[in-house]
Amino acid sequence: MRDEEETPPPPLLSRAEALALPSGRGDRNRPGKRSEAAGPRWRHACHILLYAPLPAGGPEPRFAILMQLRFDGLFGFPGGLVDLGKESLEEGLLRELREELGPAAGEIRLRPWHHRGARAWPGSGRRKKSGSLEKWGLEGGKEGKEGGNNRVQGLVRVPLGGGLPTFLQHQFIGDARTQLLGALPGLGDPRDGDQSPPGSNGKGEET
Ligand SMILES: O=c1[nH]cnc2c1ncn2[C@@H]1O[C@H](COP(=O)(O)OP(=O)(O)O)[C@@H](O)[C@H]1O
Repeated sequence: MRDEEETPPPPLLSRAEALALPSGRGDRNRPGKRSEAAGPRWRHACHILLYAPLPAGGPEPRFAILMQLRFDGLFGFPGGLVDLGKESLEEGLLRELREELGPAAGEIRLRPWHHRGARAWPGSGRRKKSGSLEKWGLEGGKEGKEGGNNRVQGLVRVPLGGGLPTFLQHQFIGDARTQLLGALPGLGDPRDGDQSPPGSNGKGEET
């Protein structure tokens, strides 16, 4: 059984609630002081769910979500750690996306209201497990020195039709599997012109 099924995930936090968590190298109000009384210090990691229509004629639903095979063999969404001392959540996520997706990231217009929720995971860290990719094609994989990101082994279009159950048997970083499943029910057709994220009402509120 997977970790996220054994332990219920912490509740979803809004962007404001996540930003109110003490972060960085000390309590925000006492810079530099590693006070136990200040409680845990949180680092923010931002990841994005990007989805697009697939060519006509495939199984329903005709969309694919972009995920990546990570250096540790787990699947996750594009993104990474954000340094709130230097950048906003959105700036940090865009920086990570430029590293991981290359020039395509320049087309992404990220706004605070795209935020879908945050979870505070105590003591979460990298887990080293292996996954397999035999049934899935990679595209746009970036290797090391060509300006790419050697932490990302390859970008993967996850078809949401018949192949999804197979894909879900792979191993996922953090709560990426839960995030993927949670997004599916609200997945709309991007060609409808609705630019708000799946399942939101466009105002940054959960629906
Ligand atoms: O797709 C995801 N969904 C949820 N959490 C994730 C996902 N990918 C990574 N994480 C978590 O975010 C944290 C930082 O992610 P990552 O290792 O990708 O950052 P980095 O690219 O800046 O090194 C890790 O603790 C990891 O568990």
